[in-house]
Amino acid sequence: MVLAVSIALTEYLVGHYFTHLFERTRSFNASQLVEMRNQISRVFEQLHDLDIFNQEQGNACRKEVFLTQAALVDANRFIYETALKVDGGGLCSSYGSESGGLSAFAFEQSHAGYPVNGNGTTRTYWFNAGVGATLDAGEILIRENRVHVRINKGILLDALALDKNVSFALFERGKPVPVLANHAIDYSAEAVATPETIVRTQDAVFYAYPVKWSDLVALISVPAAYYKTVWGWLLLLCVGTLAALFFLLVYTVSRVYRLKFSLRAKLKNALKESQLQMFYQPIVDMRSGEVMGAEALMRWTLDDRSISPVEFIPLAEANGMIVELTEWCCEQVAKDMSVLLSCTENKYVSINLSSVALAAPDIAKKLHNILLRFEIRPAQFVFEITESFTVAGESAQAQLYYLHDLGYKIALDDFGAGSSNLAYLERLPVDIIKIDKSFVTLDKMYSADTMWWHIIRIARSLDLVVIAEGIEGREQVNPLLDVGVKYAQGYYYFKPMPAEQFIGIVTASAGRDAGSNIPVARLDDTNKFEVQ
Ligand SMILES: Nc1nc2c(ncn2[C@@H]2O[C@H](COP(=O)(O)O[C@H]3[C@@H](O)[C@H](n4cnc5c(=O)[nH]c(N)nc54)O[C@@H]3COP(=O)(O)O)[C@@H](O)[C@H]2O)c(=O)[nH]1
Repeated sequence: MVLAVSIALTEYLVGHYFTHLFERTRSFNASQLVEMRNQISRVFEQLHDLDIFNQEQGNACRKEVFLTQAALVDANRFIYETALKVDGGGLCSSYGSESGGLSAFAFEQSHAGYPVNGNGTTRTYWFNAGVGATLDAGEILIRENRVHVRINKGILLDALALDKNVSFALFERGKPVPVLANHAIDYSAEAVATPETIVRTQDAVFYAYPVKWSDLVALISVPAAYYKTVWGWLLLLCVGTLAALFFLLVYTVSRVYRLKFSLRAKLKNALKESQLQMFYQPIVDMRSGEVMGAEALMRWTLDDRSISPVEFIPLAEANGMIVELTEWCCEQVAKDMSVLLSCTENKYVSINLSSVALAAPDIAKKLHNILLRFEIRPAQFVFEITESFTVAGESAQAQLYYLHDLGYKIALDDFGAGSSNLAYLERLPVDIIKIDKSFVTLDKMYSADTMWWHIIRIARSLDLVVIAEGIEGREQVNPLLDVGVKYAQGYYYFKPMPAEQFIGIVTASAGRDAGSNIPVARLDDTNKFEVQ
C-alpha cells in the first residue's frame, strides 16, 4: 500500500515537473521566440534594405555589400554569417567573397527546412544535429526571400534556462535524429506517438508535445535516476508519515486512557473534598404554574470546571463508586430538603437510582434509614429509575418493591427512550412515568398520532401520573394540557438550581398561594387523569 501510494505520488510530482517544463518551453515558443524573432527581424530588415540598394546598383557582390554585412555580423554576436543572393545564383557573404564560408547554405538545397509564416513573409529555418551535414550542429540557417542568415542556436536554447539534467530536443515526426537539442537525448517513439503523457524507459522519463509554430515535436526528458530519487524520497516520506500517525495514535490512546484513570481517581476524592453538590430542577403544575417538587441532579465541579453527570455517573457505575455516591446523594437531598418537606406536605423530591446501585444488597434499606434519620415522609420521596434497569436483576426488583411498600413513589425516567419500558410497567411498582424529552420536541407536538400521544394513553389506562420532560417552550404546553398531562419539567419553567434557590421559589409561591386562593395541589390526590 505504501509502495503504491509512493509510486502514485512520484508519478504526480514528476508529471507536475514535466508540466512545469512544458509550460516553460511553450512560453519559450511564444514569448522568447517572439523576442528572438524580433532581434532576427531587425537584422533581416537591414539586410533587405541592403538587398534593395544592391539590386539598384546592379546586384553584384560588391565590396560595400560584404563590408556592410560584416559590420552587421560584428554588431550582433549571435550571427555567424549573412548573405544576399546576387545575379548569377551566387551568394554575397559577410565573409567577404561571393562564395564565402557559405558551404552551409548549400544545406538548404538538400533539406526542406521549416517554414514559419509571419508579417506577410515566410521565413524558413534549417536546423541540423545530423552527422555529416554541411550545416554545423550548433547553428541555425534562416532564409527570407533573397536574404540568408546563419545564427548561433544557443540564442534559442539558452533562453530556456533548463536544468543541466533536463534534455530538450525538437524532432521531425518519425525521425529519431533531433533537428535541435540542448544536449544528447535518446529518442522515444512511444513518447512522440502519445504526446503529453509520461513515458518511462529504463534510462529516462520522456514527455512530448507538438510545437505550435511548426510540425515539429518537442521531447523533454530527464534521467531515470531523477525519477528514482524522487520516488525514494517519497517512499521515505510515506513510511515516515505512517510511523508518525502510528505514534500519534498510540500517544492519543494512552493519553485518553490516563485521563480516564485520573478522572476516576479524582472522582474518589470528589466526595472527600466536597466537590459534589446537589441541584434541584423544579417540577411544575402546568395549569397553575405551582412548583410541585423537584428532581435532584448531581453536579461535580473540578478545578472550576463543571463535569457532566453523563460523564461521571457511568464512571462511578463502572468502578463501584455508585453505591457510595447514591448514599451521599440521598443524605444530601434529605439534609437540603427535610425542613421544606416537613412544612409543605404537598411537595416532593426525587433522586435518580442507578440500576447498578440498586443491584447492591441492602441499598434500599440503607437509603430508607438515611431518610428515616431526617424524618422524610416516604410519600414525599420519589426514586427515579431508567430503562437500564434490565441489567439489575431479581434482587434490584425486590428492593424496589421494598421501597414502594414503605410508601416511596417510583418513577420511570426517560419513558419511551429505552426498549423495555412497557415490560417494566407490568413488572415494577411504577407510580409515575416521565416522558422522555425526545418525544415532546416541538415538531412532534403538533403532528397527530405520534408516540407521545400513545404513551399518554397507556399511562392513562394504567392510572399513572405523567410528567413531561424537556419542556423548553410555551408551544409544548397546551397540546400536553389538552390530553390531560398536568406536570412538566424543563428549561421553559426552570433550570436545575442550588437548594437555597429552589427553597426560595417554593416558599415564595406557597406564600402567594395562601393569599390568592389558588388550590394547593397534592401529588397524591391530583395525579389522576380526568378521563375524557
Ligand atoms: N444515578 C444518577 N444519575 C444522575 C444524577 N444526577 C444526574 N443524573 C443523570 O445524569 C444525566 C444528565 O443529567 P443533567 O446533565 O443534570 O441533565 C438533566 C437536566 O439538566 C436536563 N434537562 C432538564 N430540562 C431540560 C430541557 O428543557 N431541555 C434539555 N435539553 N435538557 C433538560 O435533563 C437531565 C435530566 O434528565 P432525566 O434524569 O432523564 O430526567 C441524566 O440522565 C440524569 O438522570 C444522580 O445523582 N444519580
